Amino acid sequence: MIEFREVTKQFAGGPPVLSGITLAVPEGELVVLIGPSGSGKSTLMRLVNRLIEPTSGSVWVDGRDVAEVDVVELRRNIGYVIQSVGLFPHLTVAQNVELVPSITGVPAAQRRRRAEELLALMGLEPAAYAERYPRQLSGGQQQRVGIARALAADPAYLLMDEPFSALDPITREGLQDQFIQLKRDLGQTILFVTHDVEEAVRLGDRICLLGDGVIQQFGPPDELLHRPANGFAASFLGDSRELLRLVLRTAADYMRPPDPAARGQVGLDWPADRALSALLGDGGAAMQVVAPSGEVVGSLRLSDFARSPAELQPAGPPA
Ligand SMILES: Nc1ncnc2c1ncn2[C@@H]1O[C@H](COP(=O)(O)OP(=O)(O)OP(=O)(O)O)[C@@H](O)[C@H]1O
Repeated sequence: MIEFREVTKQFAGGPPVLSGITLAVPEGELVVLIGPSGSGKSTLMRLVNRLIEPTSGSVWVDGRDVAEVDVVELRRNIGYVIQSVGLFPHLTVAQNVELVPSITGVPAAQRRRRAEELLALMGLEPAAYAERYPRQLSGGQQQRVGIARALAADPAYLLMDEPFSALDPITREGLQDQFIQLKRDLGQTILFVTHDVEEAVRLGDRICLLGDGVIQQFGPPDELLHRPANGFAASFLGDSRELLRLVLRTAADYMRPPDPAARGQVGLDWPADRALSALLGDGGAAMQVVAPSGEVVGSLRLSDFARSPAELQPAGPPA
């Protein structure tokens, strides 16, 4: 668990950036920090691995006040991924991923095996990529290597500061999907900064909205979308709320019985926003909804997405 207790941060000469922040990131969950530019998201994150120190209050990781923990030991246990991955250009992909384990004395064969596992997990076939240099990779591939590198030390905690924001929308969405899967498999406790509400809703078990130095709202994505706590939350999420609700639902939530006239197919378990985009791409005609077994189980038309959220069951909070 990562815990902020009454944390205040003021940089010399400036007004407080954060005022009395109390927040817990539960074990194994991904909490997203969102908020306007300058609201202190990165500042709050950097307090965890002591890139900066709080003016008052304390930060606790794994039941220990980080101020009492040796910085090197602390950072070994906390992976850190930032927007510009900062791979070492003169090291190969595998050497980049193995860097920390090689410093901490993990035997060569063992760390190579782990690096290859992680590259494969991130969708980079080791045989094709391990010996390449960063300049021989696309931006999205470099970002994957950056994530593999952060995971190579098997940290229990991950801090991710806008890790996907430099990528084009398609690469970003692919990486988000892969990351959701990875998170299920590895079970790290993750604090994630983004300025993109859609990304927050897609990835977050809970979302913490920062503004004016305080927490404006903290809760599961569905709660932020359905019940903004105040005017700040309502206006920050703005007009996109209706559309964002789709991200939390699947084609199954909107489908009607099978329609023999339907062309094209969408998956039963597709996020509803993706099903809608497939439908629009197909000219808006009715499409079949297909279960993983291949059986046609329903159909979808554009008008199905216009159903009021009140007619749908709210998506549940995280278990
Ligand atoms: N080292 C520093 N010295 C002085 N001021 C700082 C420092 N780091 C951050 N700030 C100020 O603190 C405020 C919050 O910055 P921070 O980077 O945490 O915001 P953010 O919410 O992550 O913003 P963005 O979405 O634009 O990245 C800003 O006004 C910034 O100028």
